[in-house]
Amino acid sequence: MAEEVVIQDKSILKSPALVEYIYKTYCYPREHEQLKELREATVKKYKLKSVMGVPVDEGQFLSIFLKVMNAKKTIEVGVFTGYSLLTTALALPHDAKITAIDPDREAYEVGLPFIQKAGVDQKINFIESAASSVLDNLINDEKEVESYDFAFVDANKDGYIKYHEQLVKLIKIGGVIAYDNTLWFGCVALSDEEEIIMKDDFLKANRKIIREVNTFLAKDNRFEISLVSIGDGLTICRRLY
Ligand SMILES: C[S@@+](CC[C@H](N)C(=O)[O-])C[C@H]1O[C@@H](n2cnc3c(N)ncnc32)[C@H](O)[C@@H]1O
Repeated sequence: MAEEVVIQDKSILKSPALVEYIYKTYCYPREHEQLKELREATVKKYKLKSVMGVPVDEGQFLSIFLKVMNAKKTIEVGVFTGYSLLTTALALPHDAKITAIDPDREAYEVGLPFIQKAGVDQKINFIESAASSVLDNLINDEKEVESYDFAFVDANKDGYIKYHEQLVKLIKIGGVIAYDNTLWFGCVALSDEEEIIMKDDFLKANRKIIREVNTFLAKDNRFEISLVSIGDGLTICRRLY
């Protein structure tokens, strides 16, 4: 019998010492004070579930990326307590607009005081809802179509393919849709035998879904694509036409 597969850490860097080295050398010393406070409040309230927030190295990557592309109008699908949302709000100019969608207002309100303290809450329009209907409403509003520079998708994995087809209509040509967790704790590369003995049903179910998402995205010629091996895997799709 094969050994049991235990997956504990979201980071695809398989040495915890390496992760710690990166965080301690580059990330924590440069983390914005309110991001640090938001991260700590999230761990305090959500314990293990706090792993849902994007890690600090990925946040810093997103921040540079948004600045380099001069993003001004963005969508965030899946907010939780707002680590990636605050990262985005800090990176964008003062007149930027972020539409942030999540059915869980309670989690958003855990992070909101830190967003307010950072002075960037005026950039955010939080919509308490599942994403699909909100995206449909935006698509039906002529001035929203093809008007967004960037979308960050970090929500229910079984919605990614649908969100992709909706977001294609909202993102400008040259704009970017980024999908989080596309390496799914490294599970995407497990053998079938290893998959059979995985204990965690959630990991197992989403492994299959994320593999389908990756196959789907990889074939989409409307986009130039790069899967960045940071955090739990970030697939960046730049719209070509
Ligand atoms: C991984 S967390 C997002 C983490 C966030 N990006 C951060 O950095 O803290 C996933 C979020 O997706 C939200 N979610 C689940 N189903 C959703 C849906 N149908 N539409 C939008 N958000 C959804 C959950 O409520 C949860 O807050």
